[in-house]
Amino acid sequence: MIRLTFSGVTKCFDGRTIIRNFSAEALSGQITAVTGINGSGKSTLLKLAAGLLLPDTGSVIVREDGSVWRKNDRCRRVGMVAPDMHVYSELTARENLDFFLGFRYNVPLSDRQYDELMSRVGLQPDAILKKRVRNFSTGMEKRLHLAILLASGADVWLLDEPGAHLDRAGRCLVQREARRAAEEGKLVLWATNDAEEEAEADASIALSGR
Ligand SMILES: Nc1ncnc2c1ncn2[C@@H]1O[C@H](COP(=O)(O)OP(=O)(O)OP(=O)(O)O)[C@@H](O)[C@H]1O
Repeated sequence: MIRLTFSGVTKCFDGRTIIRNFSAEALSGQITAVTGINGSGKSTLLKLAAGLLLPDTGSVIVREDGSVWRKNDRCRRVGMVAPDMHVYSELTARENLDFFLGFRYNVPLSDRQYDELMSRVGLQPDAILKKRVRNFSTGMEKRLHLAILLASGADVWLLDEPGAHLDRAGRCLVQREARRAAEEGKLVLWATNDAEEEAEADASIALSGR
């Protein structure tokens, strides 16, 4: 069991308090929605969970069967899809995958793994083989972000509005993959403003936005 715990977390930017004395928990095997109005700090909370931001006070801790994850566990085992995630536009999808996954595994995907992965996220492997990402639509790029997360094998998924810019089929795909990840025992934290996505979650964390 993986348990992500925010205890008394406060986060300020430029003297402005975005998150104040906030405590909450998310568990593996579940999709936990992070909700709140625009600017309430949903993306900030996910970055705190990833260790990309540090709280000003309080703590953000991941425990697995009682043991606390160290920094390198967080780097290795946390994956994120976020609007400010960038892939390299001069590279193809496969070159991006090899680049990002190289940090984790140092082994490129086989042709079969690549084809399966692209099909799984709804990208035609042959059609995009030589295409640089700068020629992808925004939705195609979002699907590539999801592919990188899937291939990373991360045990904690931080999804920051992953359905944005995706068509209906794409949003269903994200929901399906998030559910599958939760069923496989991963911890899924999902920031959303969408009522349908919220309803798909097993639990929710609400930010008050002050
Ligand atoms: N690195 C930063 N430096 C300064 N201010 C920041 C930074 N990151 C976030 N903020 C501010 O913190 C507040 C919360 O932003 P955040 O993106 O976490 O909210 P959100 O709930 O995800 O918003 P939305 O629903 O619009 O995506 C905003 O006012 C934003 O401008």
